[in-house]
Amino acid sequence: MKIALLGYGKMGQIIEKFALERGHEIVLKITIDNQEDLTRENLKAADVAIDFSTPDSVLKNIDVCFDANVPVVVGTTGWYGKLQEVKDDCDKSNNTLLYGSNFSIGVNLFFKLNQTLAKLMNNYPAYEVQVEEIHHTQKLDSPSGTAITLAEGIVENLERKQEWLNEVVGTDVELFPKPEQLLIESHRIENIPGTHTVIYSSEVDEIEIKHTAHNRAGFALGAVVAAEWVKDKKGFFSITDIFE
Ligand SMILES: NC(=O)C1=CN([C@@H]2O[C@H](COP(=O)(O)OP(=O)(O)OC[C@H]3O[C@@H](n4cnc5c(N)ncnc54)[C@H](OP(=O)(O)O)[C@@H]3O)[C@@H](O)[C@H]2O)C=CC1
Ligand SMILES: O=C(O)C1=N[C@H](C(=O)O)C[C@H](O)C1
Repeated sequence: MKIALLGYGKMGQIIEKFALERGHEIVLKITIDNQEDLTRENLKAADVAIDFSTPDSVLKNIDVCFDANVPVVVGTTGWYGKLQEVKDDCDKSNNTLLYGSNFSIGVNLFFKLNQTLAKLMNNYPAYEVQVEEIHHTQKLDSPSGTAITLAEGIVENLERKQEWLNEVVGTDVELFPKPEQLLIESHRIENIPGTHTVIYSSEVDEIEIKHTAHNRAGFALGAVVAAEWVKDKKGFFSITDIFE
């Protein structure tokens, strides 16, 4: 498979390593310095594009992929508010996009566990729920895409929560969520690849489910497997479609 890497930072470089190990070829690498090379013509050399770039560049990158009719796997986070618009564009233009807020197997199991636990908790109103995420200090977006997926999983399954809101710990803004609002707390600490915790707390006890990434390998391998899976398909997909 011929792959275009849109974004060649911490993730792009590990994705390259896994892609080469699995017998694929990298035909294009785009960073901030050569972004003008991301053209419809250059993309045509690729069977699939994998975007791990930035919240500011991802939408433009997706547009060029759609223009070239090249399937694109998107791991970049920080553009959640535009997801529905992009899905509509993808369907209208008969293109292919697979989005995952997190490509690791462990987190995708964790997503399922989170939904099941949220459903169970409908019978136990004494428990208040909160999501916490910890990431390295270079991370550009808050809350993390994974934390948003967890929060959406709770809002969809736990009747007493209607929406989520985000507090970045260490800034001056302190939030006081209403009972129907789910708090996502974001922490930024040097060198943390990604830790997510869902906490149910009552006056008498606490239940925590937690996923800790030890490194970025799980995300990167998952992205390559997703590219292999989606390459010959049409439409808008999510990482959960692969696990189902
Ligand atoms: N879904 C998942 O499983 C995971 C998602 N992520 C997400 O992936 C994204 C990238 O993460 P990470 O690799 O750690 O970030 P990095 O900052 O290490 O890398 C970002 C890359 O994007 C490049 N870039 C900047 N502007 C553009 C542009 N206009 N076009 C193309 N590339 C551009 C940067 O170029 P330059 O090097 O020149 O600055 C850099 O190579 C983030 O949104 C992060 O949240 C991360 C891990 C897992
Ligand atoms: O920026 C990161 O590093 C990560 N981003 C993703 C997210 O926003 O959830 C996935 C992972 O947690 C690492």
